[in-house]
Amino acid sequence: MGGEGKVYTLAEVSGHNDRKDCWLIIEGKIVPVGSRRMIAGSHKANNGLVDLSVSTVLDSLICLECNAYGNGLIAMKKSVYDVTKFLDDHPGGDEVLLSATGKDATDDFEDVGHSSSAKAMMDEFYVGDIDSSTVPTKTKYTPPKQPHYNQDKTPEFIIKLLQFLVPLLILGLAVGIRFYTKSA
Ligand code: HEM
Repeated sequence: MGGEGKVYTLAEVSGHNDRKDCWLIIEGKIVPVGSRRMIAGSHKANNGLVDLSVSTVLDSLICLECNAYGNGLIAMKKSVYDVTKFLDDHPGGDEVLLSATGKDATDDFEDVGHSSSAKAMMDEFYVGDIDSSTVPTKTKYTPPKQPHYNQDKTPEFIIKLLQFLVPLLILGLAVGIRFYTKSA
């Protein structure tokens, strides 16, 4: 645990996406990231491999007392796992693993609620780390802004108004003519 491997880009990992060669990107490897003072000064540590968000820092601080690295802080990093040999033995099946290639599979992995023994197995398949800057960050969907228009001024509204007014005008005209011709 905590060992450093080669750093891959997303494109490099994405090439390993079939039954004969299947790599996954999952966040979960616990790494020592230095001292409390180091984290306070900069939220980036471990050669930029770990982008420590504030919550990770807090988690790390909470874990400080119980971590295996003495006085150091720990954090999670996204790593690359070669699960080719595990495809046939994976209790969740090979299809799920194959469909989780070429992207950050952390959510897929976490959603299943893998046991701690499953997490412990991961070290066996560890081949390196991912250059986080090559992995797109999750973006929140914001619906496109609807143009705010005044309904009264749209052409549809004017047409509807005319459709209502024109028959009225004709009727008024007819009644007028009738009235005029009668009295004449
Ligand atoms: C190195 C990566 C992985 C390892 C070592 C691993 C290991 C395991 C193990 C040991 C189990 C048995 C249940 C448990 O102990 O939690 C399991 C179940 C399962 N895994 Fe994985 N897994 C990995 C990645 C993934 C990924 C990326 C997905 C989803 C895309 C996934 C989906 C599942 C599913 C659906 C089950 C079945 C859960 C059930 O039926 O209760 N696994 N995995």
